[in-house]
Amino acid sequence: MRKPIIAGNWKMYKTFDEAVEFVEAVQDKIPANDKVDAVICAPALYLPILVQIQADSELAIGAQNMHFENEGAFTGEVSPSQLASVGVDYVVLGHSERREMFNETDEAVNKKVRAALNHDIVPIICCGETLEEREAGQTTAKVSGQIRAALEGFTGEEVTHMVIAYEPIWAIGTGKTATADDANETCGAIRAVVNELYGSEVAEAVRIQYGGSVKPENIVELLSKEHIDGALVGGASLQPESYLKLLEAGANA
Ligand SMILES: O=C[C@H](O)COP(=O)(O)O
Repeated sequence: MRKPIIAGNWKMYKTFDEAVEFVEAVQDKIPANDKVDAVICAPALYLPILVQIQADSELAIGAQNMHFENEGAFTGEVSPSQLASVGVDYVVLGHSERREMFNETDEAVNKKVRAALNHDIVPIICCGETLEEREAGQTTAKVSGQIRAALEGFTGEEVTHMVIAYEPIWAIGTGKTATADDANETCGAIRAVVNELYGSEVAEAVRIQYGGSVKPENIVELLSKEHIDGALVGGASLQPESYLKLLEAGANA
């Protein structure tokens, strides 16, 4: 039984005061972390203060991106060692918005995964297909290729410390969710890739989230599926009430 992981990805939303208010509102209500891993991936600017505020709670704080180098002349970037130095536990890597709008390549994602593990930051590695790719029957080929590229050069033991997030691009922020069976099928295809590369023990251990218009109303069914071990949630992670409902579903899955 894999422990569910529910990660909120706030994207570029919330002012500083709103971010602090959110964490103060949820921090005493997070289910025990032997039941569910609760993560909020916040804008980089707020990470140090959010890490400090939630220090005594079960909530973990994550970043939404990072560079793969530890330091250098990379104006505007945040490095893995900088994230580690403020106590960040997770980082979202290869989100489709970064791949599409900021030219993030499979090669860069692979380097970022290595950098995250070097700093004991858990990478949440995103993959997913466009609507055109889905309609052309290329979903499995697309996500398998992204995952093979992201995992290149890692050992099975290292892979067990990673989280994979399957997010069909056409379901992100659109209100359209993949059916639970379709999402499960693709998460199963990702697990099959891990099985082929590393064997059944690693494939059974690695956690695979679904993301794309996940809400309190649909998360229970998604989490009931064999290969879905959690959710990467945008819009529904912005309000404390709805985020806490998602965590409750995770704790009871
Ligand atoms: O990282 C989160 C995903 O992009 C999903 O966003 P959404 O829940 O707003 O569809």
